[in-house]
Amino acid sequence: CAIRSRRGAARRQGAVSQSGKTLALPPGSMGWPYVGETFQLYSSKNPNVFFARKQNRYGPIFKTHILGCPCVMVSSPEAARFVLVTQAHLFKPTFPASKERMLGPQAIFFQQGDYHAHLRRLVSRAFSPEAIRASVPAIEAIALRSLDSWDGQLVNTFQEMKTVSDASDGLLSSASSSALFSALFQSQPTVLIIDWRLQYALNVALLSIFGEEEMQYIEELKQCYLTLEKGYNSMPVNLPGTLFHKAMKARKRLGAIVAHIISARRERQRGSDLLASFLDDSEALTDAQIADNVIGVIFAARDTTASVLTWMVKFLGDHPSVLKAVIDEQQEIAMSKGSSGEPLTWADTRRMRMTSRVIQETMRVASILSFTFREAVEDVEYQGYLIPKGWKVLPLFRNIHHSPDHFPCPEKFDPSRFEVAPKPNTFMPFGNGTHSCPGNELAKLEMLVLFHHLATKYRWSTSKSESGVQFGPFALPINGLPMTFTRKQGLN
Ligand code: HEM
Repeated sequence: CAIRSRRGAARRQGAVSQSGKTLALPPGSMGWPYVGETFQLYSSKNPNVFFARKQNRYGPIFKTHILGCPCVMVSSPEAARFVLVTQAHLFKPTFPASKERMLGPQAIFFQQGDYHAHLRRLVSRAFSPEAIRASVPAIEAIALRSLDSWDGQLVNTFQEMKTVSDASDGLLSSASSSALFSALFQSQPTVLIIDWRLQYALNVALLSIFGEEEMQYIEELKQCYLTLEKGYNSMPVNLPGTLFHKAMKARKRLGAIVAHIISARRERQRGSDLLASFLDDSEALTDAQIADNVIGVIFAARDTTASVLTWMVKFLGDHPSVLKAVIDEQQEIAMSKGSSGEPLTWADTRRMRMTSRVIQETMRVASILSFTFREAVEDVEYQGYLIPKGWKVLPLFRNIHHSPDHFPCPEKFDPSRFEVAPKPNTFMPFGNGTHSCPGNELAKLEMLVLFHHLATKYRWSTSKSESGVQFGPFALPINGLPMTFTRKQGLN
């Protein structure tokens, strides 16, 4: 017992690993007892400012302590690869329990090992280029319908919801990863966005999950999903009247709708969408596992794609010469289709090289997911440092994307830098390794299809917005980007 307590004391100073080896903790400061460096994080308003300051002071691996969670943050491509790829088994995904309950505890994000590998195979095959290439016409139809409905209107409504959980709530709550999550994602007012990008991204996600035939349930499904989302960032208090309670009710109803769709689908021929992949007899997933993963994929697909679309519109508006190059590229493709306006094909989207580079550069500069979370499942040694078991580990994607060592003049928006492939592990907008994004090809495809029609048929103007970034939880231009689309004259 005495040995254990001596070892415990030494471990708190960061000197001895569980195996008894003497190792130092990474450099950095742990701040005040319990509150750690939470106030420094909050006073910087934008977590990226805090991360950059720390990196400048301590280098690419440093320790800190936020809301009861000791953390190691890493900002070099090598360290991110170590955590996410080569030693991924030593770092498990970590989410607050309330978020797991809301999305569904059997969803892919929260898993490791065999069950994760199984789900991943099913999701990846439904979103592989071979599987999604046939959906170009259906995605195009969604894009055209959306653009038609936005014509001439101010189509963006960012509604600010009350910040239900703020810094002090977090501080007073438990010393848990839930508090850490809140601190990093909820420090700004939570933003509920009901706008064109979200509608488009949601409709494409539903198409890729259910195909084109389940439309009779889709409206109710969307409503329940929106209620779920409103409660996602709320305080996890399950009492009647709270957002959390409403969200949990909506989650239950969503499960029932998905169960209904599953039983109808089991009766008849299956398609090539995600649901078909999950329902494959040989895969033996339960209805509850399928429902958790369907809801999880909607969650993963919607706000991410919508945020990137928002930044793309902003950066193109700010860089007229890049916008012109995109319009020229898309017009050339439109002209090659002849006057009959044949539908777009997968091959057309492969010719959109300039637009693809704009997407890449948008994802680099905006880095809408600035970091991800893991937790060390045992003591880990990295470059002579100890990462103790139970500590949170945050690979900082944005710091890597904004390093002048990998991207000269990193703050400059310059799509031409992607004419040459980036150095390995320096560009990770879709993550890296075991949990990297299986929807990345679909996300890029839907952005290309939308921009084809936007660039060739529409003009858009954005009303003045302040410069700056807000997190809700993904990085967005502050106050949103209210826009008006107008069809170019002479086009029908
Ligand atoms: C531009 C849009 C998108 C971005 C930037 C993005 C980014 C990411 C990132 C960074 C991760 C890894 C998170 C981590 O390692 O902790 C991830 C995971 C995931 N993404 Fe995406 N994503 C996008 C769109 C989509 C779409 C359209 C889908 C599905 C249709 C999707 C489905 C998923 C799923 C299921 C995971 C979890 C994978 C796992 O845990 O194994 N994402 N995404």
